[in-house]
Amino acid sequence: MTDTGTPGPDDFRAGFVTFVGRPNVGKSTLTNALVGEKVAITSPKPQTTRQTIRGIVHDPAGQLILVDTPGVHRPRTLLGERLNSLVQSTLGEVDVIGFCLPADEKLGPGDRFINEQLDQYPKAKKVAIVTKIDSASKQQVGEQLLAISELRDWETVVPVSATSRIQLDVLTSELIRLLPRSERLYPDDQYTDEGIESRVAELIREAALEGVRDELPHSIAVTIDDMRQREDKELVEIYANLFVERDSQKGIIIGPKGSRLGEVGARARAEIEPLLGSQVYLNIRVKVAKDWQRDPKLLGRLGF
Ligand SMILES: Nc1nc2c(ncn2[C@@H]2O[C@H](COP(=O)(O)OP(=O)(O)OP(=O)(O)O)[C@@H](O)[C@H]2O)c(=O)[nH]1
Repeated sequence: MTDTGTPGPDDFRAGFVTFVGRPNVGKSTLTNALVGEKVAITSPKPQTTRQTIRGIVHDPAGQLILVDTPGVHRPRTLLGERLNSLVQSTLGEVDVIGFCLPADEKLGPGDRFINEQLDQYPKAKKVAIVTKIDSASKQQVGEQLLAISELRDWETVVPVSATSRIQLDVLTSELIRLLPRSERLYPDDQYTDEGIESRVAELIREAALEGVRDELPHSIAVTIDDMRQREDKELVEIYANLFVERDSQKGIIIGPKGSRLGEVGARARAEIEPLLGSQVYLNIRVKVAKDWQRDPKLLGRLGF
């Protein structure tokens, strides 16, 4: 069978892209929309470093590896410093930086600050992505495009909506066009590179933060003690630790008579079961590790 529609090996492109932008501009939603629902983990492997690959987009023209850049935090704690240096090293290595700016908010000082930071990464090609165009008028989008084009000389500016799936294919092909010629960097059936345990830990952490994000932004961490397949039935048993910094935070997580922790477990299970393709028994133990963010040894154990 000859397949003429697919580019030959010489045309194929592959590389790393990261999305930056203020909190809440839609980076995560865009990542998920581009990668699709198929977060299939095909080859669980032990995690040695903190993985930052969020997803892989497979296209006949190339392979787009989306790398996560954790939010830029004021480095008041050791964790903050490490996250910041992670941001620096991620941005220094990617092929393309996609700067996300929402269509429904005017450019602000936060956007200008991030834009100036991008000068430090001359190697990366810079693309502006106008997000959430479904929630702005045509005129607003037009004005935003104009304001953004004055920030710098972008490789391209692409308006999208992740939730209404507008222009996602255009964004994918524009990003691939800017990647270096390369062979596939990952097998076609792989959509994420995170170790399965770290992915599960992250889902538990997200479930625990839901609704209380403002009260406990970076004060919680999750580790997996054990994860095993029961031999007598289709069930994976997961034993997790959830670390908080103070007793008061423990109370928030657990809730009256354990009610909130029960909800956290149920929410996390609903995400983990499709990921593992199996029913899950989830045991979460909430522990107080005072000032874990400042303790280098503990940070290491928690995987930072
Ligand atoms: N209308 C609309 N809302 C969107 C779109 N993309 C994201 N949102 C919403 O914007 C909010 C923030 O989206 P996230 O994807 O969490 O934003 P983020 O930039 O990853 O945020 P941080 O993790 O805080 O950096 C959520 O409530 C999303 O549902 C979009 O295309 N259209």
